[in-house]
Amino acid sequence: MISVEEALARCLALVSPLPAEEVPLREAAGRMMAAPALATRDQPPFDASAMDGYALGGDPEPGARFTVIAEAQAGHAAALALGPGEAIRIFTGAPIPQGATRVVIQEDVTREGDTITIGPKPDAARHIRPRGQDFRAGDALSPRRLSPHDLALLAAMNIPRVSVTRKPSVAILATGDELVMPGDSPGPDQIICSNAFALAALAEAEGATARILPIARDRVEELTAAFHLAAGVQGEGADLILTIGGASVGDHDLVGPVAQSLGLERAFWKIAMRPGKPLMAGRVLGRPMLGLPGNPVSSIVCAHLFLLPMLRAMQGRPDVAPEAVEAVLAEDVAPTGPRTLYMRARVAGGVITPFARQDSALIQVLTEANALLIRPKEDVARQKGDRVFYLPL
Ligand SMILES: Nc1nc2c(c(=O)[nH]1)N[C@H]1C(S)=C(S)[C@@H](COP(=O)(O)OP(=O)(O)OC[C@H]3O[C@@H](n4cnc5c(N)ncnc54)[C@H](O)[C@@H]3O)O[C@H]1N2
Ligand code: MOO
Repeated sequence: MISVEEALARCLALVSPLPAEEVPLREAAGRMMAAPALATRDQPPFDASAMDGYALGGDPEPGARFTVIAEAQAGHAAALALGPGEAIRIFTGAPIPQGATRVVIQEDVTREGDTITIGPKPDAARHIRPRGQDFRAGDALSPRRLSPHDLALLAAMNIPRVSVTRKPSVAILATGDELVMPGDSPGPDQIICSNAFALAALAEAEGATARILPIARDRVEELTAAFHLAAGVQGEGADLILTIGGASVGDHDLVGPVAQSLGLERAFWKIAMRPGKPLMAGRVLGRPMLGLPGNPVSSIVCAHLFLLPMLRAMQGRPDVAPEAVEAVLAEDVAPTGPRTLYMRARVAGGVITPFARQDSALIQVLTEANALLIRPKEDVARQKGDRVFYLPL
């Protein structure tokens, strides 16, 4: 069995960044930029007032008087330039008039008719935002996964469309005679397909689109047809095929054999981790494939460790591997065996507590977890207070 690190490297070797496409800003949130974006203008495009008040020249003494000759408001510059002894009424965001060197806020003056008098203790600040203080024309926003804040910057740069990598599409194929969809009537020997919903949501939160295919029964013909449906005809298929279940060694675990019959180039099968041992990966029907184990927690933990990094890599994102964080153990833990353990746990204030029940079928425990405590393979027992690593969920 290969290590988690080796498996991740082989998963990543199966994928490459997808081509770029242009999208309007409203569709760009969460997308990975394919190229730098260059500002088309300075921001602000002129020296601008930061306050409501009066624009004037020099550093007026308390009691100095000025004649108000014009008004400047955001969107409307003053028509006149300032002369000595003159002021221009100005509002936040308005262009600073020619000849003005500062804005005195209106709280610091008294006004009578067209005359203002500077108060006893005027604010020393100039209240001018110089042209280009935020960015200059030609300044670049380097490629990144676009946050809401990035979108504000692109908009201010007057970039209405942005080049991003295409969203990876994932076909999710749950397999097994025991499964029915939520809302259907399960027979007495059946359970509800749950994993597919978590996997679709995880993929979409990572910037992919996900399609849940009809459940495939444990029959060669049905699984074969499902693989063809996932791969699509004439390039319309998914960028990645994700199967759930049927990955282990039972007589009805047909995902491997069927993929093999369709020409699977297998990257690996079985890894030294718990949960998730029967994970498989490879290329089938011209597409990367990840074959997740059926147990709900196994499939979801494998998605965090392998699916999400693959989706990030397909979007051209630079940091694809999940990042481990350090914490302190809240209680003693036993030695481990030949597989790396990913224990469902709760972390709070830098202290991590693994749950007592670690069966990979327990979805309720998973919903209470906010971390996977990483226990390296062949590790000794660890005590309360020891430093350990975890993956945030
Ligand atoms: N003799 C051995 N038996 C098993 C081994 C082994 O090494 N030797 N490995 C075990 C481990 S570890 C895991 S994990 C499971 C995974 O097996 P499969 O990938 O073949 O999964 P299934 O047998 O199809 O299902 C396992 C379990 O999960 C339920 N399931 C499946 N799909 C879904 C779904 N979409 N939603 C909810 N639950 C699902 C299924 O009903 C089973 O209960 O194999 C062990 N066996
Ligand atoms: O490897 Mo299995 O995923 O422990 O339940």
